[in-house]
Formats: sequence, C-alpha cells, structure tokens
Amino acid sequence: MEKIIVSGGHQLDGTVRLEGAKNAVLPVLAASLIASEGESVIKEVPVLADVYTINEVLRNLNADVEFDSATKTVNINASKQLETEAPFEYVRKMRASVLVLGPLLARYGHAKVAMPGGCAIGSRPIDLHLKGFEAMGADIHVGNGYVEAKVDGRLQGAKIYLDMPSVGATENIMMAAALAEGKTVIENAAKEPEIVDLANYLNKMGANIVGAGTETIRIIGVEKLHGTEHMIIPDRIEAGTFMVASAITGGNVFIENAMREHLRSVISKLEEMNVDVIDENGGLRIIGPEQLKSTDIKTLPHPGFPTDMQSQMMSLMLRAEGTGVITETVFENRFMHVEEFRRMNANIKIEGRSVIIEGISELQGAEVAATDLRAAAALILAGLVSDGYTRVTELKHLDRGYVDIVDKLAALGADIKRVDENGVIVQPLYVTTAKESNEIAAD
Ligand SMILES: CC(=O)N[C@H]1[C@@H](OP(=O)(O)OP(=O)(O)OC[C@H]2O[C@@H](n3ccc(=O)[nH]c3=O)[C@H](O)[C@@H]2O)O[C@H](CO)[C@@H](O)[C@@H]1O
Ligand SMILES: C=C(OP(=O)(O)O)C(=O)O
Repeated sequence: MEKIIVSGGHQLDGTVRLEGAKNAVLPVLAASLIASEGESVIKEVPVLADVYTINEVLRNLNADVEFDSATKTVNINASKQLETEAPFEYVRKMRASVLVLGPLLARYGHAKVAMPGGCAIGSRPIDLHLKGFEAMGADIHVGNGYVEAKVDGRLQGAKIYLDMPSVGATENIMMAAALAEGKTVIENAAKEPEIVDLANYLNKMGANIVGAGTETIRIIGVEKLHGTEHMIIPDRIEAGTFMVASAITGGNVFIENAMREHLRSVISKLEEMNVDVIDENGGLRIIGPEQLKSTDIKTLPHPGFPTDMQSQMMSLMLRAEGTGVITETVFENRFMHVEEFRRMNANIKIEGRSVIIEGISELQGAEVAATDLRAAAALILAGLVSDGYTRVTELKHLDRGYVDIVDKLAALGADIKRVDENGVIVQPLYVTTAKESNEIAAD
C-alpha cells in the first residue's frame, strides 16, 4: 500500500503554480459531447486521475479524445455518431460522470447513465438534475441501477427553480438547455466560478447563455454547437490548500495564478486568523503569522465558504489559539477526517453538523487514512506541523484531485515523500502505468 510520509517542522518558502481546476475541466470535457461539428482543444487540463476517468467515459461513448499530459491539452472530437449509455464502472469511479446526461439527452434525445449512489461525504442524490430535464419535456426512468432520460424531438426550454443551488444540476441543465428549443431560465442557480467557465466554453461553442455566476441563468437554445478552444480556470481549491500550507507553517509562499475574486471567503477567514494575503503581479502571496488566531466557519454555496476547503481549514484551526467552530451545511457527512485528526492528538469534537476545535493542539505524527479527496490534503497539511512522522494512506482519493502535491510541497521545503510498501519512492499510479487505463481505484 502506498503512503505519503511527512515529517513536520519545516517552514514553506517559494513559489507554486496552480493547475487548471478539476471541477471546471470535468464539466467542460463532458460538454464537448454536444459539439456535432469540429474539434475542441482544451488547455491547462490538470493531469489527474479524474481527467483520465472522464476521458475514458467519453471514448467509451465513441468520442475521439487525445490527452497530451506534457502540454496539458485535450483534443476532443465528438462529431461522429455517439453512444448514449455510460456504464457503472465509470460512474463508480467518479460521480461527475453524470454530467454526460445533459449533453447526450440534448443532442440525441436519449441518455442512460448508471446512478451514482452515495459516497464518503454524503448521499449526493441527482433529483434536481432530473427535475430539470423533466421540466424540459424528458421522460425519466430510474431502475436497475440506471437513470434513463428520453425525449421525442428536441428538449423544450423551461423555467426551472432549483431547490438548492446545486453545482452539478446547474451544469447539467445548462448544457441540456444550450440545444433545447426556446428559452430556459434557471433560478437559484449555483454561482461557482466553474459554472462561469462552463458557460464561457459553451458560448464559444455557439451557445447563447447569459447570467452565469448570478442566481439567474438565461439560455436561448440553438440548433447545433461546434468545437472550440478553451483554457481552464486555475484551481481555487488547490490554491486554498497551498494557502493553508503556507499559513500553517508560518511560511511565505507565492501562489502563481491564484485569483482573489474566486477566493474571497477563504481569504477573509485566513485574514481573521492573522494570515497575510498580499496581491502581487500574477498571483497571491501568503505569509503565515507567528501565532494563528481561531475563527468560526460555515460552509455554504459560492460565494460562501467552500465545503471543499473545510477539512484543510480544520487543520489550520488545530494550530490556532482559542476555540473555533466549523459548521458543514453543504454535505451531511463530511467530517470523517475528524477521527483521523484525533489520532494525531487533535483536541477536537463533533457536535451535530459542527466541529469544535480547541487550540492549540500539539499534533503528533501518526498513521492516518484519507477518507476523501480533501481530507487527504488536510492530513498532509496537519503532518507539516506535527511532531515526528505522519503516514497518510488511501491515496486514491488524493490522486483524483491534486497534481504532484508531494513534489510541489517538497519544492517549497517540506520533508515529504510518497513510497510503496517497500519504502521505495514512487509517483502516483496514474502518472506511471495506469495512465489511459481503467486501473484507477474507485472513490
Ligand atoms: C465535480 C464537481 O464540481 N464537484 C463539486 C460539486 O459537486 P456536486 O455538483 O455533486 O455538488 P452539488 O452542488 O450538486 O451538491 C450540493 C448539495 O446539494 C445536494 N443535491 C445536489 C443535487 C441534487 O440533485 N440533489 C441534491 O440534494 C447534494 O447532496 C449536496 O448536499 O459541488 C460541490 C459543492 O460545492 C463540491 O463539493 C464538489 O467538489
Ligand atoms: C467533493 C469533491 O469532488 P467530487 O464532486 O468530484 O467528489 C471535491 O473536489 O472535493
């Protein structure tokens, strides 16, 4: 079993460059299925297990997909006749596979995808995606572990109010509406930067979408879309993770490409904790204080504090003076990392949907297991300031969403390595043998 071994006590210093955002590239690649003409060229694609998985999904649907990991570019041509069924083996690995539903349904009037089911952070239903398709005239059938959507002719534009601003539902409905007949209005839409990136991509493909990034998105359907060129936005969650890495070690790290406007809620909490966040040409510099001060955090849809930064901020609060409370409102079960932190001597307890953190915890290195993607990062961050060696296992989660995090932290001065069961230094599986195969483990 592979592990990441971190030895605490090193201040980080230097520059790190962000990758393209995982949560932007997955819907953009799925959206490429709508183009019945031409090729799309997607740039700044992060070399991640999830990207290999979605590429396999797209190939399985008969799209031509080439990923050049050296130039971080995907060329995708979906102009051939596509299949309209995505099997369980892909959805099991990555829930974002359900994002092919909207594009296929809009283009072919049919899509069948395995139901994603729950995962470590919550039950994660897709009812809002399906209600949106139904409002546009689709018949939905759920059975035998699959969801099947059908429509005779084109989808019809509709007014759709989302009970909650779901990121995936907004994306799926926006993609479907791009080819629907007439006007669709999505109210209470998600406002994440990744929604804006997807809308920009679709508009370059010939769609007519306004209002992405606000709570009301208006889409006038067009008859067809074509391939285009697009550059993925920088990963704001990777940015936040390196911000915490600098802050927790009292470091001084310049994060190239970090965009303040995507990170306002995270920056505001870091500043409350005495961390300096300085605008510099092309990015943000993060300077950790002598002593962190605790704060309270509640996760919310954008522009509120992102749930994908909750566990990393928990690491930081463990090292802050005073009592802090983190409340998770987006996912019902995203505190699995708390037990792992306790193994590291953290003074922390769960009360309902909140976690109470009594600082300052004198963290001790321990063997800990990543319970989800961001928990993996959070345990590494805690390891940076723990006494002795922290060994993080279950790295399949980490590999879904962080490119070269070990090498990047090492370059900033951390004592960190990834080893196999014999203690030999290794690269993540997807960088070596698994590349374009199905060997990447399920979430
Ligand atoms: C690939 C991707 O972009 N993943 C992100 C996306 O996930 P994802 O798109 O799955 O997250 P959603 O915004 O849809 O989910 C938010 C909440 O809404 C609920 N819900 C969602 C859809 C639905 O039909 N019914 C329903 O009840 C979910 O269970 C969850 O409690 O946004 C999340 C919230 O910012 C992030 O944590 C994920 O990293
Ligand atoms: C929860 C996450 O991703 P996904 O929706 O792909 O599981 C995440 O990026 O933290």
